[in-house]
Amino acid sequence: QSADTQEMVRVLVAYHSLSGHTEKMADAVAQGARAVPGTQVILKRVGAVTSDELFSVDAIVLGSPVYWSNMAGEVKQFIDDWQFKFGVFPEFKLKNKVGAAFVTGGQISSGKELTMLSILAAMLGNYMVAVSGGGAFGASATTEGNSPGIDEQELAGARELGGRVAEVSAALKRGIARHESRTGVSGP
Ligand SMILES: Cc1cc2nc3c(=O)[nH]c(=O)nc-3n(C[C@H](O)[C@H](O)[C@H](O)COP(=O)(O)O)c2cc1C
Repeated sequence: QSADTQEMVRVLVAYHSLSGHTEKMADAVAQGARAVPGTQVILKRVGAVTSDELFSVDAIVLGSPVYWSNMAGEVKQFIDDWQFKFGVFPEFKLKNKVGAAFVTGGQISSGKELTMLSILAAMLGNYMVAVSGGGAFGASATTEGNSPGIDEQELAGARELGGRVAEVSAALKRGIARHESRTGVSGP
């Protein structure tokens, strides 16, 4: 790896989407992250993420449609696969990666915040560093009823989340590198 590549911050934006709304938000999160200089983005459906990708990135931003006030089964499967397929435990292999969430839901008050918190809870359980942006718990959009589709304000929230994830990841990466060179101990 060149020095340049080592300096780059790598952000994985992984999502599930059946009718395209969450995918649109994922594109905007990726766009926001790419706008921060020195950031590389991997944008993928949850089922397509490889072990190399999961472990090489500095941040994981996870997006889901709200299904019955919680995340879609595909997203939960991906999180469970952190252990079943990728074996993160007992070493806590995702420790100190930045984590964030975004969601879309049909109705205004029908589980979006709960879903983001469920995703963040799984990240915290993996000793990841949870960040918000584009909203108190992450970026979200209402897609049905009198607010169909994704509007510009919702896309702006998604871009804001992507940007914040990239910036916090860069700061954390630099801080951890300094800590390791000072103490010889890996990670805090
Ligand atoms: C099985 C199922 C359950 C759903 N449950 C909720 C719900 O509890 N709350 C909500 O706001 N929307 C709910 N929705 C609506 C979706 O969250 C919404 O249409 C979402 O934007 C779809 O995302 P996608 O286009 O990325 O597939 C549900 C949809 C399905 C198919």
